[in-house]
Amino acid sequence: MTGPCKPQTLLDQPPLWRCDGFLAPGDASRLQSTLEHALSWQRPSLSLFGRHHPIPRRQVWMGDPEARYRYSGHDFMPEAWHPEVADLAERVNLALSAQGDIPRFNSVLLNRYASGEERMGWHSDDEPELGHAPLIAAISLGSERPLRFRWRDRRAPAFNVSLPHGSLLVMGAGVQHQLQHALLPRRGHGIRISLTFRHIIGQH
Ligand SMILES: O=C(O)CCC(=O)C(=O)O
Ligand SMILES: [Fe+2]
Repeated sequence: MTGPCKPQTLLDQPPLWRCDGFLAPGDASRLQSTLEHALSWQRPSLSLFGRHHPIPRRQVWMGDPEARYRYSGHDFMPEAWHPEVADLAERVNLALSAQGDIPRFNSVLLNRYASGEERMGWHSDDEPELGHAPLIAAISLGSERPLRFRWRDRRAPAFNVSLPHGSLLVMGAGVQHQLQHALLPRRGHGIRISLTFRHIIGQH
């Protein structure tokens, strides 16, 4: 089901690379439609300065039971693994192991953007629960949109990474520390789903 992974280096240091065709187009489309229909996509609100703003996309948080995290005083529990997502996590693990990384993904944030207006603002995935130098792997399904990166110290210009249907993007150690990323609004795009695999350090 998984094609040969020919990694394309986007940055050497910190390591940022992409594998086009990680999922064959037909498999990627089938997975997209399964996820569309099988998951209960949520649009939670975040509070900012005492006001609640619904996030400009939908999401599902999935993983092992111990992969919970605290956010604004709440404990977020992951949903149980959907079998096809668990299977995909296993294949992503294998692909990364072949590249010399030792991932221990125990959770995934699934994002669903209904159109080009839905988006994710500038951020780094650097919550303490993700550890010191997180390794994050993202599968993209559906409409091809660029993920924009910028250096925190502005040492070099910002750049786009296109994320084709079925591709795998890997953000290695140091990417969250040195760069931020965003999925900016873009006209004329259809539905896109991303799955960002992470390792959450359990809270006891
Ligand atoms: O949808 C994307 O590709 C970006 C997702 C992302 O940055 C995240 O889940 O933290
Ligand atoms: Fe992110």
